[in-house]
This record gives sequence, C-alpha cells and structure tokens, in this order.
Amino acid sequence: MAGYDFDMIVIGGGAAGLTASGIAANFGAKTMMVEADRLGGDCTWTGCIPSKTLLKAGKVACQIKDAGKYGLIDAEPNIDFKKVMQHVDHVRKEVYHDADRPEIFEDMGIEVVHGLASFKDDHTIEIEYKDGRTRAVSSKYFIIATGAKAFVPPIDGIEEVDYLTNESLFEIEDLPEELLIIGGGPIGTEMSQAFVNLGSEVTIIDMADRILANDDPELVDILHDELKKQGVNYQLNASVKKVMQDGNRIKVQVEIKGEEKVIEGDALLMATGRRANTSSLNLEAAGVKTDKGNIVVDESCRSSQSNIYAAGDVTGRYQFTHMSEHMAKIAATKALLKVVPMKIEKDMVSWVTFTDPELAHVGKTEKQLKEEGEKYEVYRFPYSKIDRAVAEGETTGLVKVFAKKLSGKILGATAVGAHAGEFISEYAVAIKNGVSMRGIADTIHPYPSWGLGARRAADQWYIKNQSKWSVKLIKTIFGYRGDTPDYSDPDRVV
Ligand SMILES: Cc1cc2nc3c(=O)[nH]c(=O)nc-3n(C[C@H](O)[C@H](O)[C@H](O)COP(=O)(O)OP(=O)(O)OC[C@H]3O[C@@H](n4cnc5c(N)ncnc54)[C@H](O)[C@@H]3O)c2cc1C
Ligand SMILES: NC(=O)c1ccc[n+]([C@@H]2O[C@H](COP(=O)([O-])OP(=O)(O)OC[C@H]3O[C@@H](n4cnc5c(N)ncnc54)[C@H](O)[C@@H]3O)[C@@H](O)[C@H]2O)c1
Repeated sequence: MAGYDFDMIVIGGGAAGLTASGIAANFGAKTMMVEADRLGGDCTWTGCIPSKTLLKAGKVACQIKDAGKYGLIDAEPNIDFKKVMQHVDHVRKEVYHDADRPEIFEDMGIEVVHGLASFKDDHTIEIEYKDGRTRAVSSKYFIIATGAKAFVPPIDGIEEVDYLTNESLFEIEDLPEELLIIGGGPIGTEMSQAFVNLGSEVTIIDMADRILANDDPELVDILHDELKKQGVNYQLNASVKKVMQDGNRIKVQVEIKGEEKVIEGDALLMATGRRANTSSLNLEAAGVKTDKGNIVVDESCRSSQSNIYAAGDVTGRYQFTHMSEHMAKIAATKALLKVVPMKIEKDMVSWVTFTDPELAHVGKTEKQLKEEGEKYEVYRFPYSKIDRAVAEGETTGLVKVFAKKLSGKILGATAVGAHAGEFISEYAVAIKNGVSMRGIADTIHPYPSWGLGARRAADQWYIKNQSKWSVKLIKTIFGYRGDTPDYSDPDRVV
C-alpha cells in the first residue's frame, strides 16, 4: 500500500474507535488513531461508566433505607454527594487506566495522536493539535468513529438557562434539591432513579405519552410504576413551551392537554436524544454522505465513499457501546479483509436500561414482529415464580419471549426485573446460534440462579405445546390413571 502514510486511520477514540484500531493493528495494518479529547469517549467519561456508578451509589443508599425488608434495621443513609462524585470520577479513571489509555494501543503498534481531524480529500486528513499546529496524513482506509453528543432542542429561552447535559452532569459537586429532567429515554430514566435515591426531588418531563418509547410497553409500565413508587414524578404529554432562569431557580413552562403549567427546580438535565459529531470533519471534501447529520453506511459499515467506513454513534443507528463495538469490528474487517462475510446483525440488537429493576431486550420487539407480519407466540414468566427473586425480595418483574409456535425458534426476548440485563445474554446466544425454546428448556441451569428464569420461561413452550390429545394418547398407551391437565388457559404458568 505504498503511497499512503497509513493503511488505516481511525478518527475518534471512543468505544468504536478503540475497537476498530485494535482490530486493524491485529490484522497487521499500519494504523493511526486520532482523538480530539480523551481516549475512552462518551462511555468512559460522560456515559455508561459514570451513570452506572452513580446508579449503584443510589441503589446502596436505597438499600440502607429499605434494610428492614431483609430483617435488618432501616436507616437514613448519610450521603456526602461530593464524595459520591469523587467516587464516580475515580471509577472512570480506573476504567480509562485499565482499558483506554494511549500506551495500551501504542503497545499494539498503533500511532495514537491527540488532535482534531478533518478531511482534505478522500485519502487525506488534517490533524489540528491543541497548540494550533497542523499535520496532514494520508491513508488507504479510514474509519470514522466520532460519536455523538447531547442534542438540545431549540426551546424558547434555553440559551439563557444554565442547563446540564451528560457532559456536565457528572462534574456537579452539589446534589440538586429539585432536579428537572426533560426527556424520559434511557438517560432521563436512569438518572431520575440515581438522583431520587440520592435524595433529590426529581421530575421527568416528556412530550411523549410514555417513557422509554423503544421498549415493550407492558414491561415499561412495570418499571414506570416502580419508579413512581420510588418517588420519581412525571409530566408526560408535555409540550415544553419555554424555559426560564430565575436566580438559581429554573422554570419550565409546559402545556399538557391544553393546560399550561410551570414546573420549577434548581437544576435541569436535558436528555432529549443525541446528534452525531460530524460538523468538524469536512465530510464534503471526502465525498461522505450524511442523512440528518448521521453518516450513511451500508450493512458493512461502508460510507458513500468506498474507502471510508463509519461505526458507532456517528452513524445514528444504534447508540450503544456494544453496538459501536460490533460495528467497529465489521468496519475494520470489511475494510481490510474485504471478502469476509460480515454484516450488521440488525435482527439481534440488544440493550439494557440499568435501573432497578433493569429493563433488557434482545432481538425483535413485538412491535417489529407485528409490522413484519411474523407469526409468533409470547411466552411469559413472572419473577414471582423465580425462587432466587423470592429469596432476595426482588419479585417485581416479567420475562417475555417471542418465539415460533412449533419450532420454538426464538425471535426476541425482553425482561424487566433484577439482573434482567445479565440473563438477556443467554437469549442473545440462543438467537445467534438458532437455539430454540426447547434447547433452553432442556439445558440444565444452576439452582437458584437468576438465569433459571430463562429456563422456566422456556418450559412454558413445552407446556403450551402439550395438548389434551397427546396426554390422552400417553394415558391410553401406558394405562396411566391421572387427570388430563387443563391446557385451555393461555396464560397458565407452571
Ligand atoms: C449518560 C449515558 C449513559 C449511557 N449508558 C450506556 C449503557 O449503559 N450502555 C450502552 O451500551 N451505551 C450507553 N450509552 C451510549 C454509549 O455511551 C455510546 O453508544 C458509545 O459511547 C458510543 O461510542 P462511539 O465510539 O461511537 O462514540 P464516542 O464514545 O462518543 O467516541 C467518539 C470520540 O471521537 C472523538 N472525536 C469527535 N470528533 C473528532 C474529530 N473530528 N477528530 C478526532 N476525534 C474526534 C470524541 O472526542 C470522542 O472521544 C450511554 C450514553 C450516555 C450519554
Ligand atoms: N443503558 C443504556 O444502554 C443507555 C443509557 C443511556 C443512554 N443510552 C443511549 O443514549 C441514547 C440517548 O438517550 P436519551 O435518553 O437522551 O435519548 P432518547 O432519544 O432515547 O430519548 C429522548 C426522550 O426525550 C423526549 N424529548 C425529546 N425532545 C423533547 C422535547 N422538546 N420536549 C420534551 N421531551 C422531549 C423524547 O420523547 C424521548 O422520550 C439512547 O437512545 C441510547 O442509545 C443508552
């Protein structure tokens, strides 16, 4: 590949960029990774890691309050918010040190450069260093992995308000007394629980009629009810008209079903979706097309310019760390090895909202199955029948599996409840490898694990596929004298 400085240049050092550069170097490609800020990106610094650490701190506080549930004595947790935030910072630095720091990638032979990249043409970028110096480098291939940032809608008055986004939220030192959150998606929902557990009064304001629009409504209702019980307030169907700063108070004027009201707090978190980071890239110079700001890619993660690929949040496709990594793997492999048959696995996308209870999903949603006209059965299993859930006092929850009736082929699964995010991976392996409900039901699961819930849910397939007719046949052949069970109730759970 003479003629170019590098075989592969990866722009962005978040989940997608780190994965893509590592794979490229492993294939023997001369690789550069350019990062404008800190390696680790959103997930390590302003996303997954700080949010999950904060959720855990809130959960511990909540467990102290609820210790009576376990035969212990309830207590009011003594929360030093500054220390909680120091802990959050410590954890993200630990993750950075263990997995993201430049030396780890330099040891793989990757040239790690800190600077802002923009295209000069389809084979050349210019890197602008912090001190203003610039450097032009060329490469045969590029992977754009520049991520996304909070999208703040142009609400009247927003520019005059001291609002927070995920970039500033984990830097605050004082616990908000009354936290307003615009947006009841995954960010708003997770952060509402973290802050309510740490002692804030929290109100979620959303224009939609329900939170977590991408999840199964039946399961969302279970989580929503729990969050309300835990103290989160909701203002749904709320059209936000205006926001105002009044000293250290923030006022949000909303209209709900024709009625205007003002909701007040001392902090406002904007959690209203994401926008791809493409504005600094000068994509026109490289002939890379975008749609609503997102880089358009095909199933191989290839952009409209054949030597330029994109992966992760910048494509606007599935804004999760594991999907960024999945796309990065495909982008690097397809760019460098071409013939390997790999494409984005869009039928088995998974995600988890890490509230307590957790809300997890993999594969097709029921909405998708209906839209596609797929024939499927729903197998439900309540947490109240999982012995581990009973032992741990975590019986709120439901497992729902969508599978083909006769073959038991699993099309999708979703669960709300404790550890749902852990055992959803069992369904991911099942869907990927064509393991049916029968395969899960026939697999020994340790007792009393949470994962046993997956087997018990799969048992329902056996039960649903039994019929009076087959039992009568068995009774006749072997001369058995017991009753024939009543299979008429479709929701019968054994
Ligand atoms: C609060 C919050 C919680 C989340 N929780 C979860 C979770 O629990 N699980 C989950 O799966 N996902 C979660 N996500 C989503 C997850 O963080 C993202 O999907 C993931 O980090 C995207 O990775 P990425 O590599 O595509 O982008 P990023 O991590 O954003 O990385 C892009 C990098 O590119 C750099 N960059 C941008 N422009 C340039 C340029 N021109 N030149 C050089 N460098 C540039 C940026 O500085 C950045 O470091 C969460 C997100 C948020 C905000
Ligand atoms: N656990 C996880 O995996 C996790 C956690 C957090 C974030 N994420 C990722 O980050 C992405 C972004 O999360 P998010 O919660 O910001 O976005 P989102 O797009 O999922 O949800 C935004 C919410 O804001 C509401 N909204 C938008 N504009 C509004 C307005 N003007 N007034 C009132 N309500 C408004 C929408 O109705 C929606 O409910 C997620 O889609 C997800 O991919 C993942």
